[in-house]
Amino acid sequence: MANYFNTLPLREKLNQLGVCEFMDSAEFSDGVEALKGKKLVIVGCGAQGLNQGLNLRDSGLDISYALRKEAIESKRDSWKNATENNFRVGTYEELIPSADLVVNLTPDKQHTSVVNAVMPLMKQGATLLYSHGFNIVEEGMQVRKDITVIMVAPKCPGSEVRAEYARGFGVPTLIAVHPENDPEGKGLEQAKAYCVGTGGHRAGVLRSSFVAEVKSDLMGEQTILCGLLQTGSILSFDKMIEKGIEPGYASKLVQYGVEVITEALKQGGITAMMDRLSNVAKIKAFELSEELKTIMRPLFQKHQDDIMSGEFSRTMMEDWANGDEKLLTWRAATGETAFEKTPAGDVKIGEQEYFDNALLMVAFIRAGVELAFETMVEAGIKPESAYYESLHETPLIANTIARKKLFEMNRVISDTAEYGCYLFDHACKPLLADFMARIDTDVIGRNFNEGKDGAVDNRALISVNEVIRNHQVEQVGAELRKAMTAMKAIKTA
Ligand SMILES: NC(=O)C1=CN([C@@H]2O[C@H](COP(=O)(O)OP(=O)(O)OC[C@H]3O[C@@H](n4cnc5c(N)ncnc54)[C@H](OP(=O)(O)O)[C@@H]3O)[C@@H](O)[C@H]2O)C=CC1
Ligand SMILES: CC[C@](O)(C(C)=O)C(=O)O
Ligand SMILES: [Mg+2]
Ligand SMILES: [Mg+2]
Repeated sequence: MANYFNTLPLREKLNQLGVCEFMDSAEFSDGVEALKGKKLVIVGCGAQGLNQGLNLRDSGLDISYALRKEAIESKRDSWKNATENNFRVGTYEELIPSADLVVNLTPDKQHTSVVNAVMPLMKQGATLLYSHGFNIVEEGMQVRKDITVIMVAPKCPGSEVRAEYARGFGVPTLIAVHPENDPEGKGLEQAKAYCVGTGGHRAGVLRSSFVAEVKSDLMGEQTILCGLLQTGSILSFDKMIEKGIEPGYASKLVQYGVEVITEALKQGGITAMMDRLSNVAKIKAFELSEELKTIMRPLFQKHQDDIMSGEFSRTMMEDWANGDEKLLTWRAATGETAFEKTPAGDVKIGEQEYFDNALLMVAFIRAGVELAFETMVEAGIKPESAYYESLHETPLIANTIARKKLFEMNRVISDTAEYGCYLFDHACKPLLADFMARIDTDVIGRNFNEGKDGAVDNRALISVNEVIRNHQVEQVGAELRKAMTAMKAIKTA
């Protein structure tokens, strides 16, 4: 199998990368009709599998789980997830032949073997669904020509797919039909219905392509969503400890700070997040984030270049072949960091204090969101897709950190995202060494406003506000958020 994207002529590469159409809510007026009464069989019951299945069942669809024989026999977590939630569970042989829609929600590195195992069992004219296009785009999986291949990719961790649905909202979702596999022309209607079943249509749906989803998803997860949240959290915590801030306070400020700060981002973009700061603090956070953008831009560009060329997937697949050696080493190291091992203290931190005492984290988040967005758009990814993949998803990942720190984030995200996150983190920390050497507790750990009279130069403030508000991520975000009328505020720590 060859990298599908790399086999395409340039014209077709650009064509597929540019597929991005915001779908009007009227396009979902048929609800789940196209899948009503059909048998949906989900392969795998992990982060996405369980949570998508719960939403789909609550939306009135017929869901069961096909698991590996050994998972059933040894009652593994996947079996427990499914049976404790009263789903029907069976082997591939028992469930796949009668499935109208087979949903592949196993880890990306297993996709080739899973698809090769289920494909011969699938009935003529059935549909195969993915939530990430890696197998099709980066590995060039060839699917039987009578099978329809679609993608419904929630831009969010599985846990939040469920949590947002339970709040009466949903998560932005990319849907696509693989151009090589739509023999009956039914792919789009089925993808739309599935998306309604997961609640995605309430938050915003882009009609995308497998290619556009993969090249944007990998970039978001490696940089702002996971990589930079990991790097920024660890560096912020370590700096506070180095400077004598009480460890329990430092731990809590970072663990819950990412959630509180990014909640403002989700509701009103970078503007709302920066507006939570006093004028004097906003100017300082702006200066820090500009400096961070200059330092980190080449790294963001390298990640995007390697994703586009296939170099990233080639090297990650080498690690798969090597028993996940790098992934497992990095995973173990994250479990041992001082941040991970220091419990959040029993101290009260007021909502505003998370902003005033953590300017550095605000700066990391502005820099990371804008850089990820800018780099994706420069590479040909459409702004709407880049917005979902940078700004909107950051708070949803932050929710996982608030639950149980970075270990939880890395547990909940896909193995593919986890690998990219560590790759970024290991390259980014050395780049930021000089910058961090100049950082003190006025911007992380203590209230930046303390001892200042709040005076600012009006012209400086006006120009900072203009730069923030006129960024393309703000303009696109303001439009996309108009469709998010059902968005609910999250009660933060
Ligand atoms: N994690 C996330 O939040 C997101 C994931 N995605 C995509 O969703 C898909 C699923 O990812 P995710 O939910 O993280 O996966 P998980 O790692 O959570 O899923 C593991 C599930 O797959 C099963 N599984 C593992 N290995 C195999 C195998 N060789 N054969 C059959 N089943 C296997 C496991 O069952 P058992 O080992 O017990 O047999 C378990 O049920 C991926 O394509 C990912 O990119 C998209 C958006 C976000
Ligand atoms: C951010 C990582 C992700 O792409 C996701 C949760 O959307 C993943 O692969 O887990
Ligand atoms: Mg994603
Ligand atoms: Mg991903």
